[in-house]
Amino acid sequence: MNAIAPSELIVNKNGTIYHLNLRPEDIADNIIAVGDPERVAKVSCHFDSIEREVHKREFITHTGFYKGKRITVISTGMGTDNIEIFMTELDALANIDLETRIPKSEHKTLNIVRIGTSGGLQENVALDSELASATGIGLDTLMCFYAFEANEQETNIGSKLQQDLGLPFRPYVAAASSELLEKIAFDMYKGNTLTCPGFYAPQGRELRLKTAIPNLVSKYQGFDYEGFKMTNFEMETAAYYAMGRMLGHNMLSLNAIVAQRVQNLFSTQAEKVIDSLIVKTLDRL
Ligand SMILES: O=P(O)(O)O[C@H]1O[C@H](CO)[C@@H](O)[C@H]1O
Ligand SMILES: O=c1cc[nH]c(=O)[nH]1
Repeated sequence: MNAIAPSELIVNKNGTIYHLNLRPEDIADNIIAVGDPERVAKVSCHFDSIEREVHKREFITHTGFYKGKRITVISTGMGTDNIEIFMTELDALANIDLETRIPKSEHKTLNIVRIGTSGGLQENVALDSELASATGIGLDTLMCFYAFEANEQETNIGSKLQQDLGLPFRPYVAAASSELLEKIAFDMYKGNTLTCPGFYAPQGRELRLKTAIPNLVSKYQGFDYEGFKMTNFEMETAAYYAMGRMLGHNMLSLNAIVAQRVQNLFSTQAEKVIDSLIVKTLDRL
């Protein structure tokens, strides 16, 4: 196998990977991903010890031990474009020899759990509740650029959503790791999470600008493909699930429901719900 060119696999002078600024030994096999850089310390404050702290752009990493388990927490910032970089570079740290620039013969599977905030779309997705994404539906175009393979049900869901919204591309659909769902989210509500390419118009919010698709939130709420409905929306889950499937990692996205789009409410205690998800994940991972 040929070595991957320096323009494709970019290794910094100190041996770290380009954006994450990490060496292979800096990451654990169990990873918690958070959007907000300030949320990293809210996870690592529970660690018994921290062995490594690294910072570049929005990617802040703390690796340490929690009750004898080695865990890494990394912030990603917002949006699926960041998740593409995050997943690709994390996988490179685990599965490519950065010195020879050749993929390793043995594949390492990482467990990656996102803990983030989200908006509830249905009456039964209560404000300040915890929701585990069984499925992610991507309204962004990231998978138009990958040879992503979907099964028949996933393709049909994407096609129906494309039709309902009148989009020029087919949304993609991918599932969580059933192993992580059972291990970490066994007592949480399971939902289908819509990943939007923005917080305002793609989530039907109008401040001064009007949205191009009328009644967008109602369209999301009323979407039904043979009983498959959408429960909540945010900005990263589908990209995690699709990248995880292609790269061979176990993925789970956990959501604190901080906005409710049936009652039009926004949470005043988001941090409490996030902290509950953090402690459950640390104990169960
Ligand atoms: O709380 P985080 O993890 O950032 O997740 C959600 O919050 C951000 C928008 O406010 C988006 O990133 C969305 O996915
Ligand atoms: O409504 C919401 C709340 C959190 N994050 C989102 O992306 N949307």
